[in-house]
Amino acid sequence: MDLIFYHPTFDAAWWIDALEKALPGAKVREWRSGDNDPADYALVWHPPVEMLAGRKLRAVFALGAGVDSILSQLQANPEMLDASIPLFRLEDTGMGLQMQEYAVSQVLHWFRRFDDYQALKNERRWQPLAEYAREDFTVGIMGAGVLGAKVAESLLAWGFPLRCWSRSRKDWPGVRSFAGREELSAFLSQTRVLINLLPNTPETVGIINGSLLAQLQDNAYVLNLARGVHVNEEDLLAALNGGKLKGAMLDVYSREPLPADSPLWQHPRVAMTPHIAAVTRPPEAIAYISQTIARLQRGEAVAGGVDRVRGY
Ligand SMILES: NC(=O)C1=CN([C@@H]2O[C@H](COP(=O)(O)OP(=O)(O)OC[C@H]3O[C@@H](n4cnc5c(N)ncnc54)[C@H](O)[C@@H]3O)[C@@H](O)[C@H]2O)C=CC1
Ligand SMILES: O=C(O)C(=O)CO
Repeated sequence: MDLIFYHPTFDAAWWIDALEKALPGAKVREWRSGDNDPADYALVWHPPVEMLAGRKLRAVFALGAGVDSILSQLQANPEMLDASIPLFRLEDTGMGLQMQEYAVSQVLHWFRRFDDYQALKNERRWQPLAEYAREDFTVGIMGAGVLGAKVAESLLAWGFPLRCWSRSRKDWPGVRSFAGREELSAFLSQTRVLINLLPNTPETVGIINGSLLAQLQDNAYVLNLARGVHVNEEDLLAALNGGKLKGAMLDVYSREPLPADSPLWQHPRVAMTPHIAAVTRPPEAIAYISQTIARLQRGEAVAGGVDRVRGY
């Protein structure tokens, strides 16, 4: 069994060694331009079209959770991957815990008014502020998938009122579920902290715009953990400057790296990280990929592949 590996930044030698240990008998090689030798499986992140085009693979594994970049490449180059070849992505594999850490720490930061205390500190002012009440701090999670579920679970443990919005209704204890465009306004109307964990699809691009932000509770907060293209950054800044939004924390941006002249850098109520909310954890990713390959090799059905038409 032959595997080809391509990642623009990962240490290929380390991955090849770990994969060969996890899949005894497998031969893993780093794919380089011009390599047209046969392979059974491909493990990729931002792969060149040439790597996959025309190959008879048993499956492709994306080395991350989001498959938007590979699907957009596929749309432009349909010959890149035959529709019969299953595409898998990383489902949690350690990213859920990272998203929990990020979301819990930021929601608590806003809830305990550490942003306000930081601003007071900058002015050398000693001033206790009124506490916020949990019942006024409903957290709304857009995108109730693998990562949204983990984030909901962790915030529930901290006692925040929780709601989620997704395509289909969820039956999660303690979480009010809203489904479909027709329930989006109702979802937003009681949301004080909006957490985005949607996939990037044609239906979700630009979804966090002025009209959506206007429907949130006053003094709302936005935490974008998914993709930059979900947020209209001009509208976000307008909502911050107009007083509708009290703060935003962004991990992802419409252009990455964020250009030096973006007004987001300087905004006092925007906190930022450089797309690190949840990174691929190699041991967990390799365990998932090797177990899935072993099942495919045994001819077992494997659920959870990417639906290319749906886009995630
Ligand atoms: N910032 C970072 O470091 C990372 C960001 N991500 C992003 O997080 C996203 C979510 O990951 P998972 O939870 O694993 O995805 P998932 O596929 O398990 O969940 C997606 C959820 O979004 C909902 N959804 C999709 N389209 C919708 C629509 N049009 N309207 C309403 N709901 C819709 C689905 O119903 C589902 O509940 C990834 O696609 C990726 O872009 C993932 C990992 C790291
Ligand atoms: O896995 C993903 O989709 C990521 O964004 C990793 O940073």
